[in-house]
Amino acid sequence: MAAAASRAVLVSRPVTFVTGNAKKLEEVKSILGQSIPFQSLKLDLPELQGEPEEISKEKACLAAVQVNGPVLVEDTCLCFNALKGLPGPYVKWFLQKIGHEGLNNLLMAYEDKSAYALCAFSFALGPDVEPVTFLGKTPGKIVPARGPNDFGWDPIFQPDGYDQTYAEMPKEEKNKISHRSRALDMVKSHFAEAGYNFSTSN
Ligand SMILES: O=c1[nH]c(=O)c2ncn([C@@H]3O[C@H](COP(=O)(O)OP(=O)(O)OP(=O)(O)O)[C@@H](O)[C@H]3O)c2[nH]1
Ligand SMILES: [Mg+2]
Repeated sequence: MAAAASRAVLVSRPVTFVTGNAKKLEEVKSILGQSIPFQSLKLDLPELQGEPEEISKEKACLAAVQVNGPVLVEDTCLCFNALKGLPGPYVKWFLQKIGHEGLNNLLMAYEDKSAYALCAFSFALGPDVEPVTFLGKTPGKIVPARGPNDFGWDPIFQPDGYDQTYAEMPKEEKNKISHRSRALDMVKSHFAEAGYNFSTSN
């Protein structure tokens, strides 16, 4: 405690979590609780093509310019092992165009239905500061849709070791093992190690 306090880094602005996705925000709020105070900003940032880490970093740079202060962003991927990681960061567009059934059909020709959910959080202290990225991964498999259809591809992703899809699981259960909570665990550790002390008002 004393060690962390002695190297506290005072930051005069609050952290802003920037996302256009209300469901992500709901989960981030519930996972972080009071551990990292943050405010949110609904912005649909343009996204580069490329590797998840790079997409996430670039989102953080764009967000930091918009906010002109410390920002947290994330990019989420759903990666099929038989397709060498695709659709990956492009799952949003696949989901919009071909839906849960189409995503299942992509794997029709393959016996391997294994997949992983990947979350890449990036944090930047401000514009012109290189973002740091934290990856959280949950392995599982792609199944025909089961459960409520209120968040993305949750109904077709069944995490390893569970009989339920993400959508069928109680929210608290998903939040214990999800790609998002694993990445946020690393964000929390990073904040604790850096000793950040963010102002909670502008
Ligand atoms: O079933 C799900 N369980 C999840 O835990 C989850 N997290 C994200 N998603 C969906 O996967 C795509 C990621 O794209 P994405 O990271 O670019 O997000 P986004 O564009 O919606 O928001 P943002 O980029 O403004 O933050 C979008 O279709 C999201 O709805 C999820 N679906
Ligand atoms: Mg997006």
